[in-house]
Amino acid sequence: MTIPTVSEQSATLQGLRDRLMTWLTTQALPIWWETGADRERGGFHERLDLDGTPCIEPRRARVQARQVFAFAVAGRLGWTGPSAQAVEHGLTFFRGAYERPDGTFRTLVSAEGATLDDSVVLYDQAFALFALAAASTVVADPAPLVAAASRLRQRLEATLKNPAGGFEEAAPRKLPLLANPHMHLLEASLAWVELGVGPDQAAWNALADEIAQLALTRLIDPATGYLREFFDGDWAPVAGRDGRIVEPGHLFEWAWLLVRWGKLRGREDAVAAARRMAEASEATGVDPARDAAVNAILDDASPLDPGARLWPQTERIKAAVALAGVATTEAERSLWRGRAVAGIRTLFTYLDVAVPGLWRDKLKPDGSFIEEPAPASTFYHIICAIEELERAFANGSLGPVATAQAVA
Ligand SMILES: O=P(O)(O)OC[C@H]1O[C@@H](O)[C@@H](O)[C@@H](O)[C@@H]1O
Repeated sequence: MTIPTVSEQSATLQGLRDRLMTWLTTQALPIWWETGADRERGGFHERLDLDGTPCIEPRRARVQARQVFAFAVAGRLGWTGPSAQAVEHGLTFFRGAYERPDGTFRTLVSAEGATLDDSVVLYDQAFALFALAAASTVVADPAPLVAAASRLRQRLEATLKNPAGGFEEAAPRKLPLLANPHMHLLEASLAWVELGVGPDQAAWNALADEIAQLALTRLIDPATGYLREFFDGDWAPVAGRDGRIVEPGHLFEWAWLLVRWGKLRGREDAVAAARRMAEASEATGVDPARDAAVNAILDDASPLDPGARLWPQTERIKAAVALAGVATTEAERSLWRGRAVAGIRTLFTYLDVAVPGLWRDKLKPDGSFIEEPAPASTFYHIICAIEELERAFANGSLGPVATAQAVA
């Protein structure tokens, strides 16, 4: 096998980026707006059947929030369709159907917007904060969104704060504590920090710092570099198999976030932890036969769930792009660039469906896909990976190392 030169590898990546952008702007965004948005009832459909027909079914808060984010990004990426209208459309349904009197967001409503599950799930609050940040860059008057996010964060801090760091799942306490919602809370806090608007900047910065510290000191296993999923009330991994579960997609997703946070704070230790985590995921969480990041392994790298959902593939791309950007040698950058290429090629296999713009979500161990409707929840992952690629091309962080340093 010949090793590609830097310019060949960059050209390959650029070609894949262009294909992704074309797919996004001419196929995905049009169908997820024209058919994926529910003009009759408001909001967005949970899933589109692979023939393009919407599924009328209960709707999760996280999906509405994610679609608001996706259409806000669409505008930033230069989609000429009605991105601002789509954001308003989603936000109206999201706030109208899910926002509770105390400023938190309920978890599930019917297609018509009637409450089906009024409970407050930490994961959904993270996505509410995230959607409010994204929408505030689009709407004419962001002040009410800034205020809603501030109120929600304060409510979480007042009711769910864990003295050992991070948040409880519920009050009264419900164990185990989960790493996953904290990952999305870090993502949401970073979104507010990067926006730099509103009177709460100190609070958003503090929240991002607290969660990054929690990850570095408690969630990551110092022996392996893996990040675990399930914890007791003091952030020790739960006993038994659940305490040993590792999700390769989450390793990549945390790595991407820790690079962002580490760059912001000048914390080389966070970047090093991210690199180690993503390396571990590449080495033990990617099935070489399918070149796909699998759903779950155990902390001795043995397989647990060898299926491969779509989203771990986008997280692999995001981690690779982020780590290429902080590489200090050409060899290291080239390694991560190559992994980004591999991740995008695998992603395209999920996008290869009869109705362009839709996707398959679950790759089976035998290399075939489960035939099922395309979940809207996945769009946020894909568009986020595309935006990360776009940013990296724009700031030169995927180019030759020397050039990138000269630019910095
Ligand atoms: O399972 P859906 O709703 O498609 O979400 C996809 C996935 O998103 C990721 O960011 C993680 O939070 C996963 O735990 C989650 O499963």
